[in-house]
Amino acid sequence: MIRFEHVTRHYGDADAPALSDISIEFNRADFVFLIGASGSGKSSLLRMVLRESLPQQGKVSVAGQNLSLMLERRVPEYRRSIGMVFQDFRLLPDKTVYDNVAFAMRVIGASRSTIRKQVMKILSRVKLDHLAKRFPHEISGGEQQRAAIARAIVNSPAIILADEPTGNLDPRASEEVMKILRWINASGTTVIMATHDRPIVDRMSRRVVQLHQGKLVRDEPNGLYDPPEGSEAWEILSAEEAATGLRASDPMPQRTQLHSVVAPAAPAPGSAPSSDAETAAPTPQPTGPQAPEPHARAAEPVTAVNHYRVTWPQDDAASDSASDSQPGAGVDAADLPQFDAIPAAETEPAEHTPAPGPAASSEPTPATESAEPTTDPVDTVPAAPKTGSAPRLNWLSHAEDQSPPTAEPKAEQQSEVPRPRASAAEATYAESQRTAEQIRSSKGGLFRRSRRQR
Ligand SMILES: Nc1ncnc2c1ncn2[C@@H]1O[C@H](COP(=O)(O)OP(=O)(O)OP(=O)(O)O)[C@@H](O)[C@H]1O
Repeated sequence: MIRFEHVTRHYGDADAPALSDISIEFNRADFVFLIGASGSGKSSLLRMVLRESLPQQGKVSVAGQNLSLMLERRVPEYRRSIGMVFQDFRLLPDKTVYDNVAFAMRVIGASRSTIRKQVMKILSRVKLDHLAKRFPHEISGGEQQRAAIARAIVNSPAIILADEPTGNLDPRASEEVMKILRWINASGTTVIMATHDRPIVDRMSRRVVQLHQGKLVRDEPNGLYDPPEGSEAWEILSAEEAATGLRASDPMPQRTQLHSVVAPAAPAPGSAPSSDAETAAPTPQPTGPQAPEPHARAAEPVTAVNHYRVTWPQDDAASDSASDSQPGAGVDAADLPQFDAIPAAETEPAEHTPAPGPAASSEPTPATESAEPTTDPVDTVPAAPKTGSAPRLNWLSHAEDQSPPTAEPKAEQQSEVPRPRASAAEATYAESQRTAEQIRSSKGGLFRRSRRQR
């Protein structure tokens, strides 16, 4: 679904590239931890998926669409299929929790009743419904991050990019956040999370991608934060942590299975058992009833590779179905967010006036085609059409970039039922639903089908 092919990116006149010859793939329903020292390129990689930054060499494609060739007017629609979560939450301070989440739906023109229903449903899922009328400064950091995640997921994105979402949280709040991200992932959403949080990575036992000075040095399914001892990636991490004064190596929790990162055909992410049980204790515990069976980490050395590329099945549909078995593992189905998006039948003629939630707010007007996305000047890439010196993308002030949409197959089918006199906002919403679904299905190109459908 997301493919990096020999991607290199320099910023300005820096000698060292932020990303250097990165080749990697992420599939539907992957849960990926991006780790590496500060400055290793984690955020740069996320920004490329978001198409906030473009490669100077190589190619980044999502659902078959080369992001460098994506038309600028398609970018907002594309970005609405991605939910962003940041370390510093980035909630709108003058809006209530409800309005922060509702905002993401208003900008795509959802109807008032749909917004109310969906926002309260999502707030309830993240256990914030009782705080819907509070402002960000009236709730805790953990609650703010849950509100930020609610905003990111309210339109059911195909991809969640989380940049150190637990960086400002205590372990308990972090655990709550991770629980929500697991729920989202269990619904089929790809989650890529940059983090320095060793206990969380170790507890989750998901795919771990390690960067070092812009290079990919490890890609390990069901990995721990620490690479296998003795591997080149382990040497790198140890040296980095020694240099920064952080611990070089803590006692590692044991686990049952080791996947070599240099295997020519790594298993699809869904094919490996996950020890990420929702039943795990609320705080990280390397041992205990939930811990995997003691098993020494395999002694085989793992080679650090820059050109390494995971050999996932070429057919995304096949890998999708393979990975479908994993996401729900250990998750109580009753607790899963029901990302049924907004049934088309419920979609009312879009509001062009602000929709008051529990607390009134001033609202932006729905996104329009004229509100082009912006690209950081530093990221202007010659090959990209129409990139320029526009101001830096601001997720909070730029309505066009604010929200990711999505659709479950059911919603997509419904949206194909002809309905008379669909408003522009409805059409925008339906289009963005299709985009998310196309990213999920990942075959036939990102916008090909939507063009035919129009
Ligand atoms: N806009 C920019 N302009 C110039 N250099 C940049 C820019 N953004 C990132 N860099 C540089 O690119 C390299 C990779 O930065 P990046 O933010 O991707 O690292 P990171 O792994 O996310 O770090 P951290 O863990 O501290 O967030 C660093 O050397 C950084 O200084």
